[in-house]
Amino acid sequence: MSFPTHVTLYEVGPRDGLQNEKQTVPTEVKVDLINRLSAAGIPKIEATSFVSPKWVPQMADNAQVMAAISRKAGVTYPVLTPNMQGYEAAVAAGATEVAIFGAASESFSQKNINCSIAESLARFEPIMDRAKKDQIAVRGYVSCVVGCPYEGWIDPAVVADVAAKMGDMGCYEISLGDTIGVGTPKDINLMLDAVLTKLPVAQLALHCHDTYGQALANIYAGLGRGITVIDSSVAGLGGCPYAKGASGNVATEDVLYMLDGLGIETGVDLGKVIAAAWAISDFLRRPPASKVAIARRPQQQT
Ligand SMILES: CC(C)(COP(=O)([O-])OP(=O)([O-])OC[C@H]1O[C@@H](n2cnc3c(N)ncnc32)[C@H](O)[C@@H]1OP(=O)([O-])[O-])[C@@H](O)C(=O)NCCC(=O)NCCSC(=O)C[C@@](C)(O)CC(=O)[O-]
Repeated sequence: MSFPTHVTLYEVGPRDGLQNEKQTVPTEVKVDLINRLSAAGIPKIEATSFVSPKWVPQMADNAQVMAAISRKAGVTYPVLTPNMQGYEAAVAAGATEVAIFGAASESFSQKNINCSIAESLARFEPIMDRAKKDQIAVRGYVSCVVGCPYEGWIDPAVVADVAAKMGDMGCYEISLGDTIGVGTPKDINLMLDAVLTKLPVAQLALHCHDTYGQALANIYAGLGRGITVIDSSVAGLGGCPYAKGASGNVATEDVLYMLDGLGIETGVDLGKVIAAAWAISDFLRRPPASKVAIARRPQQQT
């Protein structure tokens, strides 16, 4: 199997990770986390989401987070935008990249964004038009690319269809989300077989939750198919509020350890990511959900 020489880590901890926390995480704690991650060399950090605060209260301080982060040159801070209202608020808050998020499952789409897959794609169209005029880059997420918490296994052909529609709309990248982490490398390969008939591998990212401990194996499979963008969450934070029982994304430090070991360059400092993982975990009063952070707890927090 041949692997890419460089991988871009797309950090989702401050958004995907923290959106599901029961306790309120103060804005300054989120900002400190984001600044630590940028200092570690992570080039893309999903900072927050501009969604309804009634649906996801933890992200209600989105504009304050965007205003307070220290923007590091070369780092992008994308945010989630489900509709025009979110898009306009995100751009007003200084976002230069946004992400629209759809699903390959009708039930998940309804639970997550209160509309069907077709309605969601129609809702994204005006965002794409405006973003083009504003020169704002748009990423697209497809959730439930292997399994759905409400519908079970998902047909790879449906995943490919939704991904292709988002690609045709103008999303520069499509992140394929195993939202509930049920996939094994075989499932990921079958799903990629379908998606790669419609989109080039350079336009794809993998977004693996680690509910069944399969995320690293799935990412390894994706790397073998030529995927060069991997989503991950520092300390393995998170879970989706509309996917009960789903655990966090694969931990950034676990992915990074594997990539370092494979000789794949990322430009990210593992020690600094581990320190960031412990800082947020200490705040949350629980250990990181990451093997690497546990194995390498720094002696002193910085
Ligand atoms: C999409 C909506 C808004 C539809 O929700 P809705 O209730 O159908 O929206 P609506 O247009 O009827 O508006 C209802 C109210 O919400 C407000 N509203 C409407 N839009 C916004 C906005 N953007 N920002 C702030 N407020 C908003 C709007 O102003 C109004 O306020 P009211 O008049 O009642 O006071 C809602 O369902 C929602 O916010 N959903 C977001 C759910 C979410 O964030 N889920 C987690 C992220 S997805 C994920 O984690 C998966 C991913 C991406 O990581 C990949 C993977 O793992 O699979």
